Amino acid sequence: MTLTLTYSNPSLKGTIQVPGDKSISHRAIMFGSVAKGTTTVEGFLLGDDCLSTISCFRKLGVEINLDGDKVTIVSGGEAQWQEPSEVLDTGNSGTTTRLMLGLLAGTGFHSVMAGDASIAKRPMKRIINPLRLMGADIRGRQDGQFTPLAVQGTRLQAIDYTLPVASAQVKSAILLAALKAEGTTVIKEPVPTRDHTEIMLEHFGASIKRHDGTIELQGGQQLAAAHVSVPGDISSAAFMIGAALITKGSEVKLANVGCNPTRTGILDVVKAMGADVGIDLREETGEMPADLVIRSSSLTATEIGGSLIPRLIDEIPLIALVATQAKGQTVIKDAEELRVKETDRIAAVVAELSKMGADITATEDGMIINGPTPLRGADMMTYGDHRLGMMAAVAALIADGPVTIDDPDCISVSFPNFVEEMNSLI
Ligand SMILES: O=C(O)C1=C[C@@H](OP(=O)(O)O)[C@@H](O)[C@H](O)C1
Ligand SMILES: C=C(OP(=O)(O)O)C(=O)O
Repeated sequence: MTLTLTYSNPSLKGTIQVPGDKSISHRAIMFGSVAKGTTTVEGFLLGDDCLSTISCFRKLGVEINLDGDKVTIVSGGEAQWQEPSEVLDTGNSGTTTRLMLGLLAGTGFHSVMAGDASIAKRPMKRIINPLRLMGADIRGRQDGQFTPLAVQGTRLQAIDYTLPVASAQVKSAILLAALKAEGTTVIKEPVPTRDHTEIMLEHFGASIKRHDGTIELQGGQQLAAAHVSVPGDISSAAFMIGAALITKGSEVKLANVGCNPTRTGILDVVKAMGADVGIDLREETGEMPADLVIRSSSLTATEIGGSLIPRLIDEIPLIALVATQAKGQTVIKDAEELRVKETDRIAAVVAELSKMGADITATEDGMIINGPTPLRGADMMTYGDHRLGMMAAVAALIADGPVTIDDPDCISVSFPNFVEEMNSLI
């Protein structure tokens, strides 16, 4: 079913509690399933991707109970997981598919993983290559490049590995496999990526060494069940930040948003563009939850590239939209990873914002946007990508004419009720 949004110059005012962080919610289920005992989670994201992770671990025999955004995981530990008799369905979730590979590689059983049509196109060799160096037995289409993937669990050896792509999913899959491997795994990360796995390893009692872009983890460590408090997702907050910035007379408070510095590229970028952003940290360590206050601002263009990219990779569709309202030329480069997300986000963002009248051009590794440009109503496609769906909904706030979104349901992958929450601020 399509959704048509029509607004006339709205101002956004009020407070939003954005849903739990998707990356941390996935990891809480995974770590709680590996650890022996009862893990409790609060603030869990009830988005489709994280529900896929729960369903996969239930198929391994882990008891997982949901009560609103609270989750209880009762596990006998990884050694008690059972061989799944069904395919593990990872839905639309790259994080579930890739991190679970690292966990399944070191079990004593066989398993098969598959997801939706988008997952079937996403590259898996980046995970399988290092896992094979550890001794993993994983097969898939095109020598393991694509799902469905069959994993025959086996004994693993530690590796010393330099990440060829700046990817937290690759790093995390290796770290999860390293827990079961013989020896000490060393990962070198040329560009820092989100470090939720490292933080959670320590939180569940593992000892991990981190220095100058190198991570060391000794195999054979047992995790202890823990309590995880999931902060709001800054990648979801980004759409509310963008909405407040580009509408006139807005002031929006976003409560308890995770501001781990490996994720706050969006704040750095909008501040560089002249945004009025207040950041009030609740905690100064770990995932660093903070309250944010965003006010409408007049924006100027900026350049985005290099080590900033992994710190805002999922926010680029929103940043492109915001840049259409900024004075001057915004250049986004070094973001070729966008081509292998839920869809080719460079092609999709450029095609969809162009329909609305934006001055935006695709480059091989990013895009160039000239602004400010008034946007007009259009029929927008999501390509089944939640971030494209939210970009279209935020664009509708300032469009001259109705915006129709072809598949609004895909937004529930990361932000169920996004449109309702945004409308509640008007
Ligand atoms: O580790 C994670 O939770 C994620 C890492 C990023 O992917 P890559 O590791 O492919 O960059 C990000 O785009 C994804 O939404 C979540
Ligand atoms: C790329 C994303 O997620 P995943 O890789 O888990 O599908 C995303 O949420 O934007």
